[in-house]
Amino acid sequence: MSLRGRTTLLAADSLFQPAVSAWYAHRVNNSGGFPMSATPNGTPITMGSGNKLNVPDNPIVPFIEGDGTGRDIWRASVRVFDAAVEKAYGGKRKIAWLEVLAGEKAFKQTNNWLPDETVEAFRKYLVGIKGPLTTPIGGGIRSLNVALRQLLDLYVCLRPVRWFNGVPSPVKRPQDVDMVIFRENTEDIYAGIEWEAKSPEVQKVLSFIEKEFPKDFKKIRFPGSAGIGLKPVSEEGTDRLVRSAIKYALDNKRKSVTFVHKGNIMKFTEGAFMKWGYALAEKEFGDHVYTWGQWERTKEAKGEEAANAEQKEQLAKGKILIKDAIADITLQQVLTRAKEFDVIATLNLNGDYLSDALAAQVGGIGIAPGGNINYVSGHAIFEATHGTAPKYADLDKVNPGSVVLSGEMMLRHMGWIEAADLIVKGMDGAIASKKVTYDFARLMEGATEIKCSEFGDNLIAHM
Ligand SMILES: NC(=O)C1=CN([C@@H]2O[C@H](COP(=O)(O)OP(=O)(O)OC[C@H]3O[C@@H](n4cnc5c(N)ncnc54)[C@H](OP(=O)(O)O)[C@@H]3O)[C@@H](O)[C@H]2O)C=CC1
Ligand SMILES: O=C(O)CCC(=O)C(=O)O
Ligand SMILES: [Mg+2]
Repeated sequence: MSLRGRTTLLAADSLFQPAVSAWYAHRVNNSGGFPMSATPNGTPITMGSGNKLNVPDNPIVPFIEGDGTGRDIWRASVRVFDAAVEKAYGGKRKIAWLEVLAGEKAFKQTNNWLPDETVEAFRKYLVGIKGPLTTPIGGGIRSLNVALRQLLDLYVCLRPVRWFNGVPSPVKRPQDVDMVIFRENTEDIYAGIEWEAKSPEVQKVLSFIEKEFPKDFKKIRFPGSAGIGLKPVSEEGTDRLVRSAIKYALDNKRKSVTFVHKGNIMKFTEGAFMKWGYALAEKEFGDHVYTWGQWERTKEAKGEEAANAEQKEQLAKGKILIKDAIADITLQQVLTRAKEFDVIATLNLNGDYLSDALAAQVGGIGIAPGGNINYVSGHAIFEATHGTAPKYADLDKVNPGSVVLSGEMMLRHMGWIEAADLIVKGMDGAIASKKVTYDFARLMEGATEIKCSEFGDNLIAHM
């Protein structure tokens, strides 16, 4: 497989600060390594008609073990996945795992943080799973996690947040938390377009703003020492995210979709996200939804009482309520009025903050799964919400629950519902047994702390 070409350039451009990108390009163009294990016996998953996956009985599924705690977690999780599939299908179905490299392991073996082979494997085999990867702060490589999402155009970051009976929680009614976050995954300030303070690049950008937009330039308080970042938010990007969220709400008989935004301050990015979201909901799902936009129009024409009556009547018909909330108050209300939130559609950074905050309510980041999905191309990479938690690396200590449940989402996405259900059953049983990892044990009365690997065993025993 060639290491040159479009993907390489994209990866190099998006991952690295200018200072190291030349070095990176040199490395890539001169590397002859094969940062992938031999392809196992299996068959690729393909995209069928109507955006439905064709999943063979022995699909090749690429995985990245991950940095830090990723190693321990992957070892425990893969045994859970194999046991669930074996138990559900009695040997008729089996995943052919293909290890692909990224992060520290890739760099050690190939001098390349994200080899093209890895991206190509996810491209070819469509559905994969990954552990967390480290991103340095304030310099160095750009996020490999974000790069994978961008390179494969995985525009939805899907993060369901639900409570498992018995999991310790800091809130009084964790059972009220049943939310599904649709986080836009390819735009916003996460696009990684920013220039370092005092660099030649930032000076070019500042000169341009000064010349073309002198009024706006005056709003930059300290131009001499300001770093500058761009926040692209488009109508197309909003539409495909909102479409996925509403479709999910309809398919799963949810009650509402809330657009979470900071549109009062960032009017043409976050505010536009809200406006485009309402427009798409009414245009594409008009018969199935009732929007706060409609409520506003009825209120203007006929008064508030009439608008309330209309909303009540439309929701009684089973329509989904499409509403919005400003991001800061949302962070309070998901705690104080959890029942009012169901499916949430939001931009990249808001979704990042919200998913960690919500995870806390249902037992923490150790049990918060996710998937990065392109519903049109079929590409998907499932991954935990948490990071590499480096202080616990190789201690066989942390909760593998987030990756295990990300695998559960992956199996469900593949249509292997029986295996996915067994994982949920195993998780329920393992928690009820009160033999849990440190994060649960420290908050659970009468619990016994067990290792990451032992929690995997416990889960299998309860399937
Ligand atoms: N998608 C990805 O690959 C992501 C990568 N990252 C990267 O990970 C690195 C570390 O990030 P950091 O901000 O420390 O966040 P982490 O999520 O890695 O860890 C923060 C804290 O969360 C708790 N935690 C994390 N994982 C688990 C687990 N499996 N079981 C139980 N508790 C857990 C621990 O809490 P306690 O101390 O209370 O025990 C830990 O100290 C950074 O480089 C960051 O960029 C971050 C997020 C996502
Ligand atoms: O890529 C990273 O290092 C962090 C990403 C992150 O926090 C997330 O996607 O939730
Ligand atoms: Mg995050």
